[in-house]
Amino acid sequence: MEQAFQVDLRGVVDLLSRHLYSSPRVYLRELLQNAVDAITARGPAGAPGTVRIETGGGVLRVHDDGVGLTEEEVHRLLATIGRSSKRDELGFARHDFLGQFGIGLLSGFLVADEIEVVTRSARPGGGAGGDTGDGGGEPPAAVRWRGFADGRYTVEPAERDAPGTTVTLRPRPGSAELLAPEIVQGLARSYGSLLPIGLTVDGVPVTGDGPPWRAAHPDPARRRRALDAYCRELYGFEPFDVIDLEVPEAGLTGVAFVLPQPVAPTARGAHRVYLKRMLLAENVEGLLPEWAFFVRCVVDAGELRPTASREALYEDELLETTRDALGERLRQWLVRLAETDPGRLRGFLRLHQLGVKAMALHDDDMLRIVDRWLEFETSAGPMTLAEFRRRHADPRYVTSVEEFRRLSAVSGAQGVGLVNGGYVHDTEIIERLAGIDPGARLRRLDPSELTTHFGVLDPAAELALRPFLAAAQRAVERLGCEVVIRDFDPASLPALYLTSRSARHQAEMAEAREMADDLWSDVLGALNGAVDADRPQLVLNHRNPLARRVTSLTGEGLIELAVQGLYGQALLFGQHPLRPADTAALNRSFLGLLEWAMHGSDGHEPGDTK
Ligand SMILES: Nc1ncnc2c1ncn2[C@@H]1O[C@H](COP(=O)(O)OP(=O)(O)OP(=O)(O)O)[C@@H](O)[C@H]1O
Repeated sequence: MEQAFQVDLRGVVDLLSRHLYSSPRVYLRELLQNAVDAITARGPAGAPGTVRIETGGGVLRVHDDGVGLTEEEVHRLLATIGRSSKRDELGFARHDFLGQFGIGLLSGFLVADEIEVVTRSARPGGGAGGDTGDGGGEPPAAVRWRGFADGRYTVEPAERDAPGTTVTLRPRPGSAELLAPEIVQGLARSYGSLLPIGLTVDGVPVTGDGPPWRAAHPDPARRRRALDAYCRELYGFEPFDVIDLEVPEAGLTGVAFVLPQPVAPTARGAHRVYLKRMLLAENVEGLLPEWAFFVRCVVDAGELRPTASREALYEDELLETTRDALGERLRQWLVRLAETDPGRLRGFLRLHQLGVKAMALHDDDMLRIVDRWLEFETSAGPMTLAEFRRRHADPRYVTSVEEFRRLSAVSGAQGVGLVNGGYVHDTEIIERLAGIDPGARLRRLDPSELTTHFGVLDPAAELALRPFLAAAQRAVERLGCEVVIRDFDPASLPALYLTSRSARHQAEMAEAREMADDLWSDVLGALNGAVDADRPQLVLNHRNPLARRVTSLTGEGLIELAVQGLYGQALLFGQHPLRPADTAALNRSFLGLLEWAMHGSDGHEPGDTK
């Protein structure tokens, strides 16, 4: 035996209010939307197309001069949950309508226990599908439908002359304020101010000239001023620029306002979206590609679909193509700006460079813009990469800010141009450059190669320093580094600690081996053998007075203390991590020198020739 489902309306309403809609305020949106759809269904030949909302007397009434319903339709459409006249025979949402799910009217139960609909069909023959239009015969009689939150409904004859519908809500105790005049005014304005119909609340017009970006203006400057004012009113900022948006497949038009202040790239871009001129929501996500965080948009789309809650866009293929098209539009705007107004482009980049860099990771045009216009930190000061390549024959980059700080002065002084690739995206951008232009290749700096640019001492000086060098080497032997003496700028730097990349790798391996268990320790040990055994270097600068003074010491003990002091200083200056052995050496050096100063033979070292 076949049975029909029974529906407990209270359960459904509870579901809607708790899980579908974010707020009971949506009741007004749903009523407004039904009224607009009814006007659309009646067509332009019908009445003027007006919706009047009335508050007062403790009730809310929404009057429309739309298509209305016959008694049969009332039973079929109003009293059947999930049934909608706005779908075609195959169940697809009909293009012209805002509604489609057949549940919107139920949202009235979020604020009222009873919904009353008095309606008279505009179609003489009746039938929502029977497109007989107005005129030609008497319209069917008016009916009153009353639906109750407990699931009952009644239908009876009613008095009404003109075709159309009036929906009445009597707030349930506790919901009265949601139906108060000022709230209703605000909601109607927010949802409906761009609608292409005449909408009034208590006689006050809500709709005006439609979307501001489509309004006619005598010239572009005045249009821009009007849109700036619109942006201030909506978002409270003066836009850096206004970009017109259009995606015909999605029936989309609108504007993107470029933010005048930087925003975190992680901030979710939220946009004001209208569907068929009715507000979907003020903070719709997913309309633009993620990188486009530097704009706030207002758009109206005829073809994009809402989710059932009607507070977000339904993620489908059309939304995806729309997102791509909007991204492309923003990209073109930037490329054009670069071509026509470099000064403004620079201003834009100063604000939103993180977003632009993120774009450059995937987009060659953006990469070229970054190369040409965005300043990077370099050993010759802030400069674009293109400019930097012009000035330096074989420029290098490093991948961390610390490394840059450590090496830029030394490297720059040797004529080896260095770019800081340590900030977000910078290394990837630098490495991607060669992909679009082989001439734009930058090599990664291996710090150990810097010594090849340092000046060597003349053979006589070198020979004279041999005993010192041997003692100095003994002083840092246990710390695992090699001492060399070179002549380099900046002269203010007494000593430089340089680790080649392989030396750094080796140090990390050694540390890992100490921490690892036996098996791993063996594996790591075997790997380690495969790596070049070049050690970090402590390069003493012969141009520096302190270093020079130290190289002139002769006593083994004093040399040890002084060289370990220079070693510690070089580590600290280069912001290298200090191992316990390094800290110990530094302390020992201080203490030893102190001892020497207090108790050493009259402040002179035996054999000190100076
Ligand atoms: N003001 C109105 N004038 C004429 N018909 C209406 C009116 N309000 C509702 N209806 C009819 O009742 C049906 C159900 O309305 P309801 O709001 O529940 O769903 P819907 O608008 O079809 O879809 P959605 O759930 O997406 O809003 C509509 O399809 C429409 O045929």
